[in-house]
Amino acid sequence: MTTRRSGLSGQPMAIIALCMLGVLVLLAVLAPVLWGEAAVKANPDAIALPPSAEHLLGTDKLGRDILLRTLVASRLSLVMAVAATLMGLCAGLLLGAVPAVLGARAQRWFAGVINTWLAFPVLLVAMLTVVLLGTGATTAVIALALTMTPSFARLAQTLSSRVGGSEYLAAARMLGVSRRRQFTRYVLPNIAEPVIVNVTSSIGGGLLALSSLSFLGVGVQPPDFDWGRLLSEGFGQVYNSPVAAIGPGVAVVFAGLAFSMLGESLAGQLRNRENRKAPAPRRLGPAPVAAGQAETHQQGPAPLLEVDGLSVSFPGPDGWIRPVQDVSFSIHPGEIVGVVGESGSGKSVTMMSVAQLAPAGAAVTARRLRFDGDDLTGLTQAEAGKLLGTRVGVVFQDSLTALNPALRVGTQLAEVPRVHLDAGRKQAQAQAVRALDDVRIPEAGRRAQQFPHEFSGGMRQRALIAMAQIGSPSLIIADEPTTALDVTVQRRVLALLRDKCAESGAAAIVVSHDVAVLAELCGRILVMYAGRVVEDVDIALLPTPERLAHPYTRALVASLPDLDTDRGEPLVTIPGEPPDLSQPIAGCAFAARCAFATSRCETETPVLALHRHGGRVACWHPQDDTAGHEEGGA
Ligand SMILES: Nc1ncnc2c1ncn2[C@@H]1O[C@H](COP(=O)(O)OP(=O)(O)OP(=O)(O)O)[C@@H](O)[C@H]1O
Repeated sequence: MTTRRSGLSGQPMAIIALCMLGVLVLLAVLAPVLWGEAAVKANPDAIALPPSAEHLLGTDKLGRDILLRTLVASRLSLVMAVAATLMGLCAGLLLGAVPAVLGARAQRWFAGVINTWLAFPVLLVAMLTVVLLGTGATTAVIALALTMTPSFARLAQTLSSRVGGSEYLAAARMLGVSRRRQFTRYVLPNIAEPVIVNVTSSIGGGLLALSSLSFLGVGVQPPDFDWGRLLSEGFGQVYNSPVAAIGPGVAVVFAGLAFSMLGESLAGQLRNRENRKAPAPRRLGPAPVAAGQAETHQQGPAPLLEVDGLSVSFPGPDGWIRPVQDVSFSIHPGEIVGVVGESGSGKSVTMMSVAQLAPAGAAVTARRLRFDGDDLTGLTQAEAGKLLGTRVGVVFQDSLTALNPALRVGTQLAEVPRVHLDAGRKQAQAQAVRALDDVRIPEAGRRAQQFPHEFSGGMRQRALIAMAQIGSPSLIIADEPTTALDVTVQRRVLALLRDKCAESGAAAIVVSHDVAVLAELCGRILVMYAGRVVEDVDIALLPTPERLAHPYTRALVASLPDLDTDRGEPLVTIPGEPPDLSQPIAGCAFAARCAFATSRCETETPVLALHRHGGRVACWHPQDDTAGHEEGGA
């Protein structure tokens, strides 16, 4: 708000518009009080007089001063325009923005309503309203509101679809924030600015439309009068006193200009904002499901998280794109597991699907998905998300988009105790400050009152860890929690995550494309390639690459520079490109880039199987002990 005001104060057009609006508001407040009586009282001695020093715009057929009537009419004209715009805005927000928190089906349904409404010509809607409700000021306001509703709805729909797909709204859903709060605290504040710009310009347009309705005789009816009504009366005496129509005409143009100029100035402030669009959903056949049967679990303590045969598909132009296929793994209480792989290998989509935060449009299937004794298979994302509640905490990759820019950091953290622990406002706020203090944010009390943009990247990331921790989850999913940070801050954030897990006994899954990051943090890593887990291996084996089994894991580790790397030599890279996931892949997806591939690799997909190094490998030719694996493995 402050930024906008200081920005506007530097724009001459905005200053002029604000002055003009100030004059209009003063007139609307004072004119009816000062001249209300004179403007309506007939004066038989001054009928239809031309302009004079006493009556600057002359008088009407009943001897009333036209200038005074024009000034007094400013209240009704402005109130009607503002009322109609606000009614249209409220209806538009209900239709366009509320569905953002209701889910994909509601969004589609409401989009249909808006499209149909937009297809009706504005004039037809206005006339229909007048026919149904009769003429009058109220009818004119309702008619105008009805014509404004679909355009507000379309604007709100476009803007809120961005917020609907944001990580901070996903995080709020995850925390169980009610839909009403999601709407009022997450959607509305983030679409407010462009909506306000539109509302401002619409009031100007509304004034013109209402004046036209009154001018045509279907708006304000005598003895009431607005500028349109006065314009119509002025036209009646245009041959005797042409000035009679000029006063109200100038008033309409003056007010319309003031609102339009203000709207234009506000729009100028927002013009550089990024404008992304959500892709349109498509209809396809059923999503692909991983074949096979659920693995019965091995002996030992029960895992906290059990994932078997997880597949995620997205609708693409030529059918389903399958970025995650038949992924199986389990995590035990207190364990920290890393997930590594090249960009696009499906790490984030896999883990977000486990957290029930798969992107909109994703079809998620699994043979088994169990968390802490609860079976999530077959539940909808909303049902499973509810079941997980605060038991899973998520640290998102981009701390700037994962935090609501319109809310203070402390308020966002306080949502969890407020929603899940029924804590009062003060108690929740105190808990939020403690959580920030816990992740070593200095002056936590003061910082809790700040907005995300006032935090440094490292502090925001720590605030996200505090947010993921505040509900005491038994599993934390961290999606590239340190990618955007420099090496020193990165180390501190990772150490913090490790300490927090050790303190609380929580397990963690940490997604990264950097094996070195994971080596510092995890006990085990899952290596992903083209949407599949190709190796599940103890981190202790990383320093001895000859004990790693999958050629891809070896290549990944070999591509890591260390202190012994010859700086004169180019860094080792993995030749070739990952496959196109929108096309079916026959055999091993890594075969085209693998030096050990045989004809079998090109036709048969290797199965992830227990391996002699204590982990699991999906490869027909594991490199640590080829013969041993080929006999007993897959
Ligand atoms: N909403 C979506 N719609 C369609 N495809 C998607 C969507 N989200 C992700 N994908 C696709 O899924 C694949 C895997 O994406 P994912 O983000 O999981 O990769 P990643 O391994 O985490 O990569 P990075 O390290 O770059 O984050 C990518 O090819 C991506 O294009």
